[in-house]
Amino acid sequence: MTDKEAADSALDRAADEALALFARDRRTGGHDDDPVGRSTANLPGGEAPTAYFPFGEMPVGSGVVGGGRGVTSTDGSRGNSASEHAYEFLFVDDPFGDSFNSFDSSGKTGPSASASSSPAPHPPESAASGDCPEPTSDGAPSPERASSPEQPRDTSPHPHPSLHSPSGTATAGNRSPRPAAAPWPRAHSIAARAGEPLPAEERPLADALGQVLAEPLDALTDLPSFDTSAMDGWAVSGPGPWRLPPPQDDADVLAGDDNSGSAPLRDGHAVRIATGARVPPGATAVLRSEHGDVTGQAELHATRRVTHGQDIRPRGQECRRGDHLLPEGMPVSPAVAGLAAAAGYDRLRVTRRPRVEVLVLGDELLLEGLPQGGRIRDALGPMLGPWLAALGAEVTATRRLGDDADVLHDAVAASDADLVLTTGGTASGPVDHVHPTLRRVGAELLVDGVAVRPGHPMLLARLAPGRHLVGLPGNPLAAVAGLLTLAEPLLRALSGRPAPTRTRVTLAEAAQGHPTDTRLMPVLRLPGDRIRPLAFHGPAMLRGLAAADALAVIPPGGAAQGDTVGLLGVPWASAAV
Ligand SMILES: Nc1nc2c(c(=O)[nH]1)N[C@H]1C(S)=C(S)[C@@H](COP(=O)(O)OP(=O)(O)OC[C@H]3O[C@@H](n4cnc5c(N)ncnc54)[C@H](O)[C@@H]3O)O[C@H]1N2
Ligand code: MOO
Repeated sequence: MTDKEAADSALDRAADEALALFARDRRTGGHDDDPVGRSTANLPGGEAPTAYFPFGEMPVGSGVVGGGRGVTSTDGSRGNSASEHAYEFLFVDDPFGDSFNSFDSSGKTGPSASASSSPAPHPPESAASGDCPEPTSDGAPSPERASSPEQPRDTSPHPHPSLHSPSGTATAGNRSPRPAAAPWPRAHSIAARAGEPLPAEERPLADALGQVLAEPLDALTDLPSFDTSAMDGWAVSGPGPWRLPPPQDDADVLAGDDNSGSAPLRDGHAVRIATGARVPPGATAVLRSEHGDVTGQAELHATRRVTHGQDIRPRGQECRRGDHLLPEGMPVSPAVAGLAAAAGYDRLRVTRRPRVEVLVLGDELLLEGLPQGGRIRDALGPMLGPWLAALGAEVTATRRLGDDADVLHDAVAASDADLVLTTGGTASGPVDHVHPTLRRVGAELLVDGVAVRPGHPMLLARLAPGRHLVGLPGNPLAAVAGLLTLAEPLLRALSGRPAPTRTRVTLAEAAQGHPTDTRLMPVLRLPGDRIRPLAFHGPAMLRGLAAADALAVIPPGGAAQGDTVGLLGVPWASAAV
């Protein structure tokens, strides 16, 4: 075997290993430390995950720089410097595991571990934020609660007693005892498993970005498709010196020239050639322009040794026609689109984007100007469309419906979206119409309330086979919590996107938790896989979120400085959205 063949074969092996790893991760859900066991133990029915893998969520450099943003952390200190923040990854989470709430860096499990190791100071803005009602009669976790975080009691003042069956799902018409709010990891997991990848479609290459390959990408051609000059210089034949054609022959070989039918370059002859040009038949090497001297007699002399095949990229070096380049399930990144184009594709077969219709509820909402007369600006309409698009959805409409039960019913009944997303109206106020509407349309509630702050009243319902509704609470940060808890994993499942790599980070300072519920808290990323909670994280606030580059999943009871917690990524931390 020649050196080149040995190198090629090593590359082939590396590629095969990468693809094998990819395939294995698809099978195991990417949890190579625990492929199916623990990660499925908390899932309904205990089914193994099938279509999730982490490859598409490799760390992504962040475009966000923390310095100079005027960010205040919960301890009142300013945001980290640009240099501290220079190297960042997209933080992602595990839609199947219960790991967010059950493990900390000390190896202890459950809220007792973090709560006992260091009481987290309560940030003043949280106390003053109008946070969701905390449990009153049993506000502090009981000893049993503290040691069994996976089965929290229902401490929620849940306003909709009628909708659940004991199994945790129900048709909206049932009248059964009040359901427990789902623990956050379970709600997240249910949403991740509620949908199947949508049917495949063919898309022009440029439109397929962000979608997922519905079939393997096989090379339609050899790459390169001809022996190619890797440098500007001369194509030479045999040992030098070489004779050059007279200038008037205009014999230069340029990229794009079709010289396949030209006479072979004879031994002892050379011709000028450009990078990317097809090497003429008979050429044995390319001599770089800086490594040759031309004498007055049109004779070319090499100034250093020329080896056979030098600076020629042989046909098929990267792949042969029919080679398996990428597996099904790979997200179409800009690099995938580039490879597909190089390999001859005009269109790609990808999983269809989920169609999402956003229904913004609330008579109090203004679309422009200053809040006035008891009315406020709609903060969710402008936020959700781009966020959903960044999650791979096609937002068909964002409609402002006010607070009218019939209008909402008609909109939900008429929608053909894969996912209807409502904002507001999930609680029990006089004009909160989401639950009654779900009853009217005969929806099946999969999640009705989640033990998470903010975002407690969020819900997930199946409207019809393959069609869902996610009800986001009206408080803006609560809506974001619902988006990340229920809509994001569902959209991921519908679009066939891989589950993100489980990532845990270390708290640079303590994070105040809820006694019994998970808390989602805007944070700043710091070097060394550390995070710092941000101030202004009350349910009605967006100030902390707007400065954040992830949300931390703080377990019930809070987390101490040095504890590890899970993170939920936000799209703007990894791309210019
Ligand atoms: N008696 C109870 N009251 C409330 C409970 C409860 O359990 N019992 N839960 C509270 C929690 S927690 C939340 S969160 C909210 C959820 O309320 P809804 O989903 O019904 O939302 P609304 O009442 O329509 O609005 C709540 C709040 O958010 C403002 N809002 C609504 N939409 C927008 C928007 N697009 N942009 C900006 N702000 C918006 C709205 O004006 C309200 O201030 O319920 C608690 N109540
Ligand atoms: O106010 Mo509530 O905490 O669910 O967002």
